[in-house]
Amino acid sequence: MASKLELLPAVDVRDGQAVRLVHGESGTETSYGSPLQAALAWQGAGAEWLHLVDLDAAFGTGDNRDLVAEVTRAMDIKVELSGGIRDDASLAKALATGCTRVNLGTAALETPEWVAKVIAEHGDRIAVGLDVRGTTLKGRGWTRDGGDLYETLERLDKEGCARYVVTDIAKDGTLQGPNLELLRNVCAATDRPVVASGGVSSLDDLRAIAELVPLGVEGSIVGKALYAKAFTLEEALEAVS
Ligand SMILES: O=C(O)c1ccccc1NCC(=O)[C@H](O)[C@H](O)COP(=O)(O)O
Repeated sequence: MASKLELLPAVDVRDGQAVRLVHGESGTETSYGSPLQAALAWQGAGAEWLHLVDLDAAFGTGDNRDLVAEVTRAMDIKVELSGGIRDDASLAKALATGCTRVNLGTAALETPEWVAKVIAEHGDRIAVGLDVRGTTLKGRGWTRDGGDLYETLERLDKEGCARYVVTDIAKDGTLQGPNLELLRNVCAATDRPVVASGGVSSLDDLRAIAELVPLGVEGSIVGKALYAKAFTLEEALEAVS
C-alpha cells in the first residue's frame, strides 16, 4: 500500500478545449484553453500523474481521441485515460497512446462480460470508474442509471479489477469538498486501491483524503480547484507529501 496520496490533476476535453463541468453535466462548461498546454503546465508543476478525459466520447457527442492521444504522447508522466472506452477498438486506441491505464465506466455497467475479459487480458492497465449519485451508478456520461454501487463492486472484485476511481457526481466540479463517507464505505467494501474524484476545494480537503490512505485510498483527482486557483499544484503536492 502506498504511504502518500497520489495527485492526478485533471484535463477534461470537450470540443478540443480543456473544460470544467458542474456535476459532469453537458452545457455547464467553463473553457480553459488548450488541453496540451494545461497538461504540460501540470507536468511542469511536478505532477506524477495526469487524469485525461474525453468528454465528447463519454457523452456520445463525437470524440477527441486524436487530440487525447497527442497529449498523452507528449507527457513524460503517467496518464490515466477516461471517457468513452467501451469496446475493443476504443480500448486498443487508448492503450496504444502509451497511457499507464484506462478508466472504464459505462462498459462496466452495460457490457460486463467484455469488461471481465479485458480485466483478465490487461490487468493493472484497467481501472473502473464508479460514478455515483447516492449508491446508484451512472453511465453514458453520467446520464443513465447503471445499477447498485456495492453489487457492481462485488462483481468486479471477483473478476479481478485492479482499482476503482470513485466519483460522487453531486460533488463533481462544485468545489464543495469530497464525499469522505463514500470513500470510507467503498474502501470497507473492497481491498483494491481507490482513487477519489470530485469536489476537492482546498488543501484541507486533500489532507482529509490523505488520511484515508491507510484505508485504501491511493490517489485523488483534482480538477476545478486547480483551474479556479484555489491552490497551486505545487502547494497540493507539498500538502500530501
Ligand atoms: O471521467 C469521465 O468519464 C466523465 C464522464 C462524464 C462527465 C465527467 C467525467 N469526468 C470528470 C472528471 O473526471 C473530473 O475531472 C474529476 O471528477 C474532477 O472533479 P473536480 O475536482 O470536482 O473538478
